[in-house]
Amino acid sequence: MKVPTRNSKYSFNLKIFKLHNDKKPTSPSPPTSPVISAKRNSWRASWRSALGSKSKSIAMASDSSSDPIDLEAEPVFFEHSRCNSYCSSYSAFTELPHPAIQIPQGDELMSMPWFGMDIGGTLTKLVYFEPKDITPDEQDREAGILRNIRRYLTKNSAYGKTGHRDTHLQMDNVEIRKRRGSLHFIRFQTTDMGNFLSLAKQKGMAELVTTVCATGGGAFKFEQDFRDQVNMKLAKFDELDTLIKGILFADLHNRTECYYYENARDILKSEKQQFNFSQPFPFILVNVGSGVSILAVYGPDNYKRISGTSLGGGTFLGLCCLLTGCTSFEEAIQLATKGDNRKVDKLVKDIYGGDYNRFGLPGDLVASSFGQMHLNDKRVSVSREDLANATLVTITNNIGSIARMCALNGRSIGSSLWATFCELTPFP
Ligand SMILES: Nc1ncnc2c1ncn2[C@@H]1O[C@H](COP(=O)(O)OP(=O)(O)O)[C@@H](O)[C@H]1O
Ligand SMILES: CC(C)(COP(=O)(O)O)[C@@H](O)C(=O)NCCC(=O)O
Repeated sequence: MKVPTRNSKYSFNLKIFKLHNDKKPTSPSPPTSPVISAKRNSWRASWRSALGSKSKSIAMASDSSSDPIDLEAEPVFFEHSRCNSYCSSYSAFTELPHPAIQIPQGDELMSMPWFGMDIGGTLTKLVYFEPKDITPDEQDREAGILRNIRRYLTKNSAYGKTGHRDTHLQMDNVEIRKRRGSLHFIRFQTTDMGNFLSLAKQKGMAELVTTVCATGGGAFKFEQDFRDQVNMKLAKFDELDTLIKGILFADLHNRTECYYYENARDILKSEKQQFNFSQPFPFILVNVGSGVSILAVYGPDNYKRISGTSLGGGTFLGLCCLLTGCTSFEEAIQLATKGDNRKVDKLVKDIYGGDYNRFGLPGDLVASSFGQMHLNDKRVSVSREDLANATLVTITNNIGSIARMCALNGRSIGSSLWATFCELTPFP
C-alpha cells in the first residue's frame, strides 16, 4: 500500500484493509460467480431478518470457505467514524449478544432511550437512537426526562468540554427492532469520562437508563464507575465481534460507505470511488484505533485476530504532539496536510542516487523513516508540518506493510494458528 505523501487532504481513517478477490481468480478456480454471490450474500439474509428488514435476499447456507484472497488488490476503506469507531457501539444494540455475555432480562434494554457506547483507549463513541415514529399517544406518555434527553442530544452538537456530535455522520430512516429513526454519533475523549458521568447524572439519565450496551476496553475499566456514579449496568460486547457486525450493518444501510482510491499510486490522479462490498468474504480487516488489530474475516461470525501493532492512531497523535507541540488530532492532521515527509525521511534515491532496480524499489520510496533527522543541517530546516507529515507516513506505511505481511504469511506459513486462514486461501 502506498500512502499519499503530499498535496492531499488527510484524514486518519484507515480502518479497513480489504484484500478482495476482484481480480481474475488464481488456481484452483473458485465456483462460478452466481454461486459465489448467492453464498456470499447469505449473511445479508440473516442480517436483514435480524434487523427486521423487509427487503428480500438470497437465503442459502453460508460457506465462503473457498474464496481466495487477492493480495494484489488495493485496500478499501470505511469512513472512520461512522463505520469503524462507532460500529461497535451501534451494533451493540442491533445485534443479539454473544451467548457468553450476560444480558439483563426483561425490558431493560428495550425501553428508550437506546444508547450504545464504544469506550476506546482515546475516544469514547456514543450512539443515540432517536425514534422518529413516535405516535401522539406515545408522545403523551413519554416521560419528561426522556423528552429532555432527546432534545438535549439532538438539538446540540457540542456537549461539555470535549463532547461533539458528528452531524455529517447521522444516519436517518434506520430501522432497529421494528422502530424507525435516526442514529446520532457523539464522541468525547475517554479521559473525560468523569465529566460525562456527571452530565449524564445531571440530565436524569440515571433515573431512566439502567443498562447500556458497551464495547471497548473502557467497558471493563469504567464498569464500576458507571455503577457507582449513575447506577447503570454495562452490557458488555466484545469490540472485535461488534466491529465486524457494525461494518456489515453500516454497509447494509449505506451502500456508499465503503470506498477505495482509484489510481492510488499517483496522488494527483487518485480519486475516491465507491466500492461494492456486497460480496465481502474473506477479507483482512485492519482496525486502527489507539493501537491496531488485524483480523482475517471469513463470515459474519467467523474471524480470527491474526496480528496487531502498538504503532497506531495513538502513536501518530502522541508523536505529533511531542515533535510539533500541537495539542489535538485536528491540529496534527492540519499540519500533516501541509508538510513534506521527504525532508525528514531518507528515500531510496538518497541512498542509491535513483531507483534500486534489482528489487523494484523506486527512488521515491521511503528507505528509512526519519532517516535524515540525525543530520543537524536537515534538522534545522524541517518544519512542524514536515514532521507531522513524516509521522503520518511512517505510521500508515507501517500499518500497510504489516497488513500485507499478514496476508503473505497466511499464504506461506502452515501453522495451526493460521489453519482456517490457510484453508480459506488457496495459495498457489
Ligand atoms: N477528534 C479526535 N481526537 C483524538 N483522536 C482522534 C480524533 N479523530 C481521530 N483520531 C484518531 O483516532 C484514534 C482513535 O481511534 P479510535 O478508533 O477512536 O480508537 P480508540 O477506540 O482506541 O479510542 C486517535 O489515536 C487518533 O489518531
Ligand atoms: C488493545 C486494543 C485491542 C485496544 O483497542 P483500541 O482501543 O486501540 O481500538 C488495540 O489497541 C490493539 O490491538 N493493540 C495492539 C496490540 C498488539 O497486538 O501489539
